[in-house]
Amino acid sequence: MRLNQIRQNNPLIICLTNDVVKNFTANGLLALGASPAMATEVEELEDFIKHAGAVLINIGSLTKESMPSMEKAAEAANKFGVPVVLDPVACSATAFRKNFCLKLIENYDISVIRGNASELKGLIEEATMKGTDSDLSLDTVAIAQAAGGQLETAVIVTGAQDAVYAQGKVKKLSNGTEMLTKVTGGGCLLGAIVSAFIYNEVEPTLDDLVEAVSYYNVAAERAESLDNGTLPGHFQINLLDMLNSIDENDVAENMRVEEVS
Ligand SMILES: Nc1ncnc2c1ncn2[C@@H]1O[C@H](COP(=O)(O)OP(=O)(O)OP(=O)(O)O)[C@@H](O)[C@H]1O
Ligand SMILES: Cc1ncsc1CCO
Ligand SMILES: [Mg+2]
Repeated sequence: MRLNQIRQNNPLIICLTNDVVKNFTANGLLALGASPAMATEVEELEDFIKHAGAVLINIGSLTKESMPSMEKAAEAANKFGVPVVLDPVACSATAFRKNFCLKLIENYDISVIRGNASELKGLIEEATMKGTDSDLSLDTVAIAQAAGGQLETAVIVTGAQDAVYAQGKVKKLSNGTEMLTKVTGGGCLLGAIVSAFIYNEVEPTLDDLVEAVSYYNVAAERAESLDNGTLPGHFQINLLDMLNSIDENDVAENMRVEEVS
């Protein structure tokens, strides 16, 4: 499993992420045992990325000014053989976001796309979206299968049930809690955690991706069950504590995973 390896090796995760979740993301990665660095300056990205285990590109605060940094980060990661995780935040809400994501996917090697069901649907067909919120009636497994096949990359589609596509197979995961939607960045932090779990793996295995999502969702279940864990403020802090304290056995014993194809 990867959790102990991350804790032993403390991989550097370069995050180009949105203004809302930078602090929470950095603290979540530290709680896991990875080493976060938030960087955006085109001139320094190669220097950072050549020593990185993975790069996260999250378009939550996309602007014309931030696009060149994201493209440079993807280019540098490809040059140095560093995996890239893309979080296409709200890409089905605006053409501006969707076009940029499709350009990144076309021009660079992306190791994993992690988004909610409305986001992944929008990358392969017409879809609409209200802000960053997903349409909860969508079938995450069907979308993961279609998006993974069409975009030729590993895909994680989140919702009440999560679906992971890699190496031509899909698994359905049933851990987690609705509390993750009551704090901002519940999905954004997962994208960062996935980046850490695939450090140094440009072609991640299905098992490593399943472990990443299960680790995160089992930690969230524990966080909810702790003191005041059904209140968003306490839940957010409890989640950092549980990301720090659960181990590989906790994940293996509590993960609910089904192979669907
Ligand atoms: N109803 C639910 N029950 C259990 N877990 C959930 C539920 N909704 C979301 N989750 C979990 O929350 C995490 C984030 O998924 P979600 O689909 O909300 O991401 P997102 O929409 O990208 O979030 P954000 O954009 O706010 O960061 C995942 O780990 C997912 O399993
Ligand atoms: C609220 C919000 N707005 C842009 S990004 C973000 C974080 C959750 O996706
Ligand atoms: Mg999101």
